[in-house]
Amino acid sequence: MSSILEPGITFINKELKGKNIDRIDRRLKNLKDIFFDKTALEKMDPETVVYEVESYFPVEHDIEGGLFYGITYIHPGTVGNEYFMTKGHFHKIRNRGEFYCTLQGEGMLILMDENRNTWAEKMYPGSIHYIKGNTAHRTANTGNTILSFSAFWPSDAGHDYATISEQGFSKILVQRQGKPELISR
Ligand SMILES: O=P(O)(O)OC[C@H]1O[C@](O)(CO)[C@@H](O)[C@@H]1O
Ligand SMILES: [Fe+2]
Repeated sequence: MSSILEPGITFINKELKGKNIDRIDRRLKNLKDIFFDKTALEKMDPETVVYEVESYFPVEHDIEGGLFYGITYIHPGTVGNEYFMTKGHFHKIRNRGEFYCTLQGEGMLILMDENRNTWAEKMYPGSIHYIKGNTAHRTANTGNTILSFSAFWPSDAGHDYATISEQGFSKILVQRQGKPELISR
């Protein structure tokens, strides 16, 4: 499977040189918990790449005071009528916030507070999203091209994936008559 994360870096400053730059992809086989329509999922190739992330970790994980940076590329596609999307997470240190800035494509940022109230914000090139602490976040590609966005988050934030993989978000984003719609599960 070819990756869009071919070395694309044009410049990094000395603070990043020799530091950890990580590239991962997440495929359907890694995302079994998150999609609603399991019958549709079973009919698809488990090796299908849903999204890729390039992350820059200039300091150790869980160290207070640093910042991490990443670019996420979500491929276009659906599982049943649910858009390709990220796993989604709360931060392990719940009150840590994050910025997302959309670079290309169309999408929705799905947000859920700790009382399970879920809402969504439209993502388009140039849109800036401040995700406040205590808020789970997931992004979905609602267009026909790659959705890419940059993210900036505190180095001690960590990821709590378990809460979302066990309980999900209270709403899912589906395609209805060609348009995204956030509906209760
Ligand atoms: O971590 P997930 O839920 O797979 O989503 C990927 C995105 O979220 C981050 O983990 C940051 O919160 C980034 O690495 C990336 O932008
Ligand atoms: Fe995050």
